Amino acid sequence: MVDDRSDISTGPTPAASPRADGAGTARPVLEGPDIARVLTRIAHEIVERAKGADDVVLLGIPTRGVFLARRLADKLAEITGRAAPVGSLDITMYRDDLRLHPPRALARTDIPGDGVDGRLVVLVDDVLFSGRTIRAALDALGDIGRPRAVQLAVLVDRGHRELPIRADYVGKNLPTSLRETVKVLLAEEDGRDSVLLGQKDPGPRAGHAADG
Ligand SMILES: O=P(O)(O)OC[C@H]1O[C@H](OP(=O)(O)OP(=O)(O)O)[C@H](O)[C@@H]1O
Ligand SMILES: O=c1cc[nH]c(=O)[nH]1
Repeated sequence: MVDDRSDISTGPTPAASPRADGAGTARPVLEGPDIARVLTRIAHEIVERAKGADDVVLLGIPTRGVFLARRLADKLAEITGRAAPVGSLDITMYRDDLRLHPPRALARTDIPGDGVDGRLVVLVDDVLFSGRTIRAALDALGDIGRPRAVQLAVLVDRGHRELPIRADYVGKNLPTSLRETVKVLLAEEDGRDSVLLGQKDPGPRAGHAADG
């Protein structure tokens, strides 16, 4: 099920102000309480669809998907009273644009002790855009084990898919133009929670496949 609700109230849009983190011209579309609320909703949706979430394993995609997966695991534990295994899945070596970009540092793959065989794996990421990161994640997962099913939870779906991939759980559908950027900030990595919609720097790069 694609959740196409984009009814998160973000309140009045504060005026853009210059920021050291480069988010100066961006405007927030979700703030901390909104993010907490949508994660709570997604956790309830996972429990409902998985009929209790007994065999759920959450795997976050670095960077920020890992923090979101941990937050979802905490919320699942609050709802079900059981700890959900949570880990991370690095997709760097599975990207289809490795030859087009300078090498990226590898991130951590950390699979919970009981593995993924026969489990319901919920991949977690912050932004869904072209879908190439998730394609790579499915390849990476295939080298680790054979889940009984794989689902996808994302905080923001900004559209512009280049592959037949969709999310099962969506925090916010955010229609965007290709001239825009979506930046997710999370307290664990960035010191605060926010989703910022900004304008792409005008530059020589064309297309968007290389952005993912
Ligand atoms: O659907 P796609 O076009 O693949 O884009 C989505 C991906 O892009 C961003 O990751 P990025 O590669 O920028 O790495 P980061 O998470 O470390 O910032 C984002 O976190 C998603 O993982
Ligand atoms: O705008 C974008 C595109 C891909 N990934 C992001 O995190 N933001």
